[in-house]
Amino acid sequence: MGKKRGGGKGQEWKPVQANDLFLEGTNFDGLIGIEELSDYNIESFKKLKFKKQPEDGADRKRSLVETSAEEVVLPDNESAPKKKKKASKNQSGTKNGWSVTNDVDDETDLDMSAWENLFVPEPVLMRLKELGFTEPTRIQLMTLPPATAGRKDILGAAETGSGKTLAFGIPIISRILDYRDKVSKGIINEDNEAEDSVSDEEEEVVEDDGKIGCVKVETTKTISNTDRKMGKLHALILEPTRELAIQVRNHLVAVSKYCNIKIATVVGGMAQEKQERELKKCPEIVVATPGRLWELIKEGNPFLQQVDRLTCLVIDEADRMMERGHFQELRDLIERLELSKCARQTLVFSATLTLVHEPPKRLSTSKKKKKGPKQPLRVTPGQKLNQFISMLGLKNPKVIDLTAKEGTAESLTEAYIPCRLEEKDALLYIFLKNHPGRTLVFLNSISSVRRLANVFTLLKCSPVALHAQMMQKQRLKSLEKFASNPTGLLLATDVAARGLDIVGVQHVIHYHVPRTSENYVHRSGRTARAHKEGLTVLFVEPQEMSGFNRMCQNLGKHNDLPEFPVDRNMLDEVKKRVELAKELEQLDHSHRRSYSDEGWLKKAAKELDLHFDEHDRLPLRAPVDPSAERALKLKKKSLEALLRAPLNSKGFSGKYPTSTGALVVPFSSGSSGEALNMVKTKSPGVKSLGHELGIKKKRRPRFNKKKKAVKNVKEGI
Ligand SMILES: Nc1ncnc2c1ncn2[C@@H]1O[C@H](COP(=O)(O)OP(=O)(O)OP(=O)(O)O)[C@@H](O)[C@H]1O
Repeated sequence: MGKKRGGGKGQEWKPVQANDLFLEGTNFDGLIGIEELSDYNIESFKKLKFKKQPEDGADRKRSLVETSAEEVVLPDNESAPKKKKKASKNQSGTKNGWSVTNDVDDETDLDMSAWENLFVPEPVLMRLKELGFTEPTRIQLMTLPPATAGRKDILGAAETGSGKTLAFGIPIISRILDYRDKVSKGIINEDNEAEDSVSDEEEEVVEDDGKIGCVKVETTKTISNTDRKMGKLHALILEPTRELAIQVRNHLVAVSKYCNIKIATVVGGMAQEKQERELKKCPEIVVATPGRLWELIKEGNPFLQQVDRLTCLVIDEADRMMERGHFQELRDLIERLELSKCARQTLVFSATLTLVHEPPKRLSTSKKKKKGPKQPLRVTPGQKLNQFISMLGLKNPKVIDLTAKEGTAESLTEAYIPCRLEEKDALLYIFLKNHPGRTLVFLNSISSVRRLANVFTLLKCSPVALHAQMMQKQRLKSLEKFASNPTGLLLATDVAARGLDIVGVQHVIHYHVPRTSENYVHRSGRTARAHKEGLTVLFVEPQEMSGFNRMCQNLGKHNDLPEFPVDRNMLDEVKKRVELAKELEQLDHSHRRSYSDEGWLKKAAKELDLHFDEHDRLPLRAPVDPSAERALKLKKKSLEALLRAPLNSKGFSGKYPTSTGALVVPFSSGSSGEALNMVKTKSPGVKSLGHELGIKKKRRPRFNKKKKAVKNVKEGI
């Protein structure tokens, strides 16, 4: 075991004595010694400087929960590194605005020193420079050293849009390049068929004692015949939705441009044969959703049989993925991955990994529950993390929790609109017209998305829809359409809530109060990404008030959430349009139903081997009533006339003060940042709409739950 390649500049590996405990439960066949990276100098990271955090409120929102002693403490009061030149263009986007990252115009002078000592491979660094990523985000800063040099298992939690994808992506790329380097130097022998076991000094399995950053274990490396013949599957990244898997793949492709790494996606809803062809090319990384992946593994796909010897597993959006009742395939897969557990590095990420809250009332009060064995109703963040540790067989993982109790991103502005159920459509219309900008509206059911998409199409707002019952191609088309239109409107279920990185989403509207606090955090996280500002607004009707209050309490937002100032003077005028559009939608809906009934009858007739004549259909549908047809046409015409007329606040034309005191420029002339500013600068004398409607938000005493959560994590692990 000689002096050797360091883990970084000027760093050296030194032999270390390991006690039995250290190796307990592990399986290091061929272990010949252990070395530690003696000057894995975390201090040097402290010298890195970061964007100045806002003085007020920022500290309150941040928590830093760690279990290991060597963690970086980030200085709040240091200013950003002086860049010779700033990135000159939006850092990410697509040709269509979604899921690919764009280059900056001129990166030659960019100062990339903030990435030093983070073990980022040179070709990746070159690429980061081209993309204008001049400094790591906090989660990247804290994850890269232990995950790359230390090869540690990581449990990482950081706010939405904070760059978690690269926090797990760069260590994977680094690992692959390292492997290739060893193969090329003959440290790992791929070609020699006769030589199955090769002595190796690979930093394959890494542990630490809680003080030193990283320890290298020397093993006897075995390369299987399969790895040699078909190329090695290094990493598997699991995502909860197809769109997210595609996006993560594109992100990694963009950042590994100079690394020549093959990355494939395996997701449902798209041609399996095509994916099998991709797998035949032996991608080093596979990004997958659990269902299709498990299907292919079960079918015996030869390349995927390597999952038993996987070197890196990533579970993104882990809290969703591991939720009870979801993704049975993932549980089956994890059982199957048991074999690779010891040698594998596992990286687990989510913005809500440590978010805990009271369970829904129905669970705590149900009779069934009381009779059954006593279960702890509320888990602590520590217990939650422990569940991941035991389910995934993590080895002394590093916990990096940068999330605030509030859960949401720091640059997010939040507000709510108390309203009557029947007003929601009109209020949404007013919002869209007064505040043009890319807007994502979340609803709790597919049928609501369909209905609202029809109504807002009739209102000429050109919405696109996204939900799980759409064809996959259509889903991707919707996303691209939305992302390419700066005033685009996307109506979606929670299938779009997690992970999607669509550039320039200015507003996230919760048409329905989300069912869980986690969903609120993730939905809202589609805006205010990568330190950009964004606005999220909840529409709350009386029936939803208790859910809303509970959510606010869970997220510690009770005293913070302001009411969004709405111009109710417009409401009467807008209601006329919206009601007409709703009527037309209803008529259209029943029309479509009669057609689908026919479809059903046709199918039933076919099954019974009955002849179904085209003429048979006619009596099934209500005979076309010419006067009804005329009425329908008339309604359409009057809606069109209404939509052509300018819509101003009652009694005002041009600029006018609203009931809230805010100055609103009616319809389409408002600037896109205006909605956000209206919340920020809301005058203290604003009359509460909730009060007007007899809706009152419950106010609860504030108490510092954040501290409690931190304590729980520390005790729980
Ligand atoms: N170091 C960096 N500098 C600038 N931008 C970055 C950096 N790292 C990532 N980004 C950009 O930040 C955006 C958000 O990153 P990413 O999608 O990884 O966030 P996330 O933390 O996974 O969010 P979510 O929790 O919503 O899934 C992306 O557009 C990405 O290109």
